[in-house]
Amino acid sequence: MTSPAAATTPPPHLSDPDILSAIETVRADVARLHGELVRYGLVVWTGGNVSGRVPGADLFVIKPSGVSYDDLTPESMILCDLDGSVLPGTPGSERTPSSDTAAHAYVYRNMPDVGGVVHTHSTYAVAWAARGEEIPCVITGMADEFGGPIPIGPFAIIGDDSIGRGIVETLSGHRSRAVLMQNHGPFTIGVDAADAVKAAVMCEDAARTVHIAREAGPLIPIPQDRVDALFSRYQNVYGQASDERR
Ligand SMILES: O=C(CO)[C@@H](O)[C@@H](O)COP(=O)(O)O
Repeated sequence: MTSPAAATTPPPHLSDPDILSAIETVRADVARLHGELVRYGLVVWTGGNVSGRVPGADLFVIKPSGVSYDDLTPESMILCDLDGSVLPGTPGSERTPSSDTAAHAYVYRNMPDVGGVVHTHSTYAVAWAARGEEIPCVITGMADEFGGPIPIGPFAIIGDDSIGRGIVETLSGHRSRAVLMQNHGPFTIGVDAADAVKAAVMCEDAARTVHIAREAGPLIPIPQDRVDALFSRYQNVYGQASDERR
């Protein structure tokens, strides 16, 4: 029989007003960012997901599995710990979290600087993944955003840590914020959920452009020192000093 005190005492972080405020902010951001996947044509039906780490807590927010993007609200997002377990009694916890929750959780546990994770089935990126072929860095936009090629990750079946392990093993120490999991599709990471969504948008743009270029003729590689210079400028000069990525 649970004592009344134990039944009503929330986990320590859920009694901290700063953490509660951070949770609400991440819920709103993650709910809104799923609309960006639709806006940029990265998903069909419900075939993609966004999550965001809660700053200052071992928690993250992710969408419910198989729910239309039209129906996603901050309250319908699901709050999980870094093992991927849903926090009971929190808004949205009555639903099942995304199929990829274990993968997102594995990334958050093993890549502490990552604040957001995105998975899509965007067409051109999945086509490269179906061939198990990395996207070569032959356009300056890729050098800017990814600092080189977009790598291929191992074939992994959904449902355990294998996808998350493949993402971490491929992206740890790699400039790219996107990985094409073989035969499946792109997973991207970022300093926050918005940054991971941007990486997913730019990954699909690169996949499409390089695919079309290669159909028309041989690709011209960019010299590595030029890739390095472009990446450094884009990461440290482009945009505004207040940008989150700086
Ligand atoms: O790729 C898969 C399933 O194989 C999932 O990522 C995709 O369908 C999205 O699933 P969720 O709606 O996030 O559970």
